[in-house]
Amino acid sequence: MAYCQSILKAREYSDFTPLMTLYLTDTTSPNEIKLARDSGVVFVVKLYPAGATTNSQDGVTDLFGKCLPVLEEMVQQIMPLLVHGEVTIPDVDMFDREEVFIDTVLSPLVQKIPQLKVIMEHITTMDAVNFVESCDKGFVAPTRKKIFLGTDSAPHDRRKKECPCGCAGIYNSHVALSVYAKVFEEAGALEKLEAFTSFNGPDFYGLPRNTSKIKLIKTPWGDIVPMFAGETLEWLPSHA
Ligand SMILES: NC(=O)N[C@@H](CC(=O)O)C(=O)O
Repeated sequence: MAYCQSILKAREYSDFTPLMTLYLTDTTSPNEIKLARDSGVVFVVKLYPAGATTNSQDGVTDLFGKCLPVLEEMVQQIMPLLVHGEVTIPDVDMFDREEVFIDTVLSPLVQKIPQLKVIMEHITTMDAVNFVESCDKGFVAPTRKKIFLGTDSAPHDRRKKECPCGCAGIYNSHVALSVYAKVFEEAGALEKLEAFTSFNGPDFYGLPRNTSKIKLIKTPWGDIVPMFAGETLEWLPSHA
């Protein structure tokens, strides 16, 4: 709730509403889910397999062994589960980790608790697309409408990106819409961009669609270099 307040205080140019996320751990209790719902600010729960990505060290080690009562409570409280879909088994090649996660965790999950609303974040493989499309329950919306925009935007230090086990997210918020438009245009599917960007997400979550609008104009732009790009800074601002 404090984090939500600090976001609300910091937002300067927009009236967006932050939908807060609860970080699921092995020790999250069903009662915590109730408290989260009662807080009025927490809207979803995020599942990180422990160690899979940035700041996931406190994530879940055994979803079915440790979290089933919590997942059942989430159904009661109508709280969706956001999923970082990747196993952390060292022997599994990094390009197969999403597929193995689907087979060993996600598929059993939607069978065990079909009423749970699940969002598979930043899907990367055709296996994930096929899986999402094959789900009637959990992923409630009908085919095509259940795939929607999520940028996975994350500003990582260059040394954490360009290394043998680089952080995954890329810093893309400022160009995300332009890049999506380019990709949709190249696929001959520009008419689907608006639903992907603005309708499918809120419809899936059961939230009202935004009424404010953005217009995309086809004109070259973007020759921007942020100040001190590529250089090392000497002072690190942090919360006092
Ligand atoms: N693909 C990812 O692993 N994304 C990260 C964000 C990040 O890279 O920090 C996430 O939290 O989902």
